[in-house]
Amino acid sequence: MASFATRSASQAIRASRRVSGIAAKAALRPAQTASYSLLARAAAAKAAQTPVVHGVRGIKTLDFAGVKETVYERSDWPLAKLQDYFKNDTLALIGYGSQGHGQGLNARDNGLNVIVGVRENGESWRQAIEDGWVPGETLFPIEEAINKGTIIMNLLSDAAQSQTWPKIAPLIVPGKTLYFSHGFSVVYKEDTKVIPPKDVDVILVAPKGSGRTVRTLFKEGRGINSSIAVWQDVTGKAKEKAVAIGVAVGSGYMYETTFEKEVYSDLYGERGVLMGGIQGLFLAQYQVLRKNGHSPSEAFNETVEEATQSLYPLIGQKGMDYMFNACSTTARRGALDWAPIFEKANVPIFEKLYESVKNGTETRKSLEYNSRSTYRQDLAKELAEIDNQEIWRAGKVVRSLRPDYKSDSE
Ligand SMILES: NC(=O)C1=CN([C@@H]2O[C@H](COP(=O)(O)OP(=O)(O)OC[C@H]3O[C@@H](n4cnc5c(N)ncnc54)[C@H](OP(=O)(O)O)[C@@H]3O)[C@@H](O)[C@H]2O)C=CC1
Ligand SMILES: CC[C@](O)(C(C)=O)C(=O)O
Ligand SMILES: [Mg+2]
Ligand SMILES: [Mg+2]
Repeated sequence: MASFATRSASQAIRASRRVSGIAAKAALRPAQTASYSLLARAAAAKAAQTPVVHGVRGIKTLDFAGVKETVYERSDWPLAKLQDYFKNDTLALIGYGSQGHGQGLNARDNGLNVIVGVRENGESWRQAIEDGWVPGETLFPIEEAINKGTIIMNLLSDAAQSQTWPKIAPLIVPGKTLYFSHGFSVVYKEDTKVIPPKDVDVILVAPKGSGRTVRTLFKEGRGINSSIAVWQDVTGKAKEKAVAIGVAVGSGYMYETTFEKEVYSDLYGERGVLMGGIQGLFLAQYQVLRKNGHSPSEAFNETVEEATQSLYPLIGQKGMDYMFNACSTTARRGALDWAPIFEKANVPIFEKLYESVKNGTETRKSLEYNSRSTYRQDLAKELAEIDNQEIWRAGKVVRSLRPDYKSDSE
């Protein structure tokens, strides 16, 4: 079966041929109506922005809006090849949070030799047993799992990676590979003190999504997008290994990055549009609606429900212009006028945020906060405060009115 990128690339090539035909015809017939040539110009401009495949199967260089990047796909790693590649390896997943769960179960379902290492009798230990990991067989205390593993996948919380490093470091001996899903620990080494031994490969696969989605997409036969990076290549095979593990844990395609770029973009994105920014923007819009006398139901529908249930999925499917085109001309006119105003107002905030990530302020806050013994309860308390905001209380009622709502789904 043709892979997603191959299919979309050939569609892009077909579209670009179709468009060149339209553009050529338009050039030959200057007397055509203005609207026809406008259409042709728009189509030609769109084709110029569409990715085109160069290179051979296995490694693909795609043109992302004018910048060429190499990508790696799952379709180049059939299961038999993957299993053969790792036949002498034991993947030791250290930590069983959201990523440990998703990556571990996917690699196990892919037929690889996977074990889990977590604190004995903690919350993760309990969760791992629930997911079918067996104490003494596939579930071990952290140090024991590291000793048994060849690929040590450090999926403890970022703060815990730093706290546990003095105990873990001596166990990362030659022949093992050290793996992360974030650049955090090694990039901010002045703060975390995580300095990998010089004689092992150090690699990264960072799924661009929650560990829960890493699992659900895999089960649906789809795949999460991930980035890969190499910090240290002792064997000359580090990148290949990163790609193979990326496939093993459920990635659909992977793009290349560095540890620095991964951690900067990740900390920035989650504080920005992915989480912090969107909560702030939703809340701001909701508050002004409420101040102007709109009901909670109306304010929530106009802010969150319509966004998540109707418009954002359209952006996900076919891009922003597709979503705009699916809305009224009235909406299109207004949104086109206001988008640059929001952009201008937000750029300084994003500049400030990027700087706060780059200079380590965000890292130090995170380490300080998440190293406290009460970090779980403290986070839970703040999240309960969000849950208790009027907007999200109204949201519960709105969701309960969805025809497909099931009472146990909240
Ligand atoms: N969450 C996500 O979807 C994503 C996460 N990542 C990265 O993946 C890595 C793992 O993140 P995530 O899965 O969210 O895990 P969490 O941040 O939720 O960490 C959970 C794990 O850390 C363990 N842990 C916490 N404190 C300690 C400690 N002091 N000693 C020993 N173990 C401890 C917990 O064990 P216990 O239950 O025993 O406390 C648990 O197994 C991080 O580097 C993160 O940045 C990357 C992409 C997305
Ligand atoms: C957006 C949050 C995230 O970076 C992620 C799911 O990718 C995280 O750290 O959990
Ligand atoms: Mg993150
Ligand atoms: Mg992320």
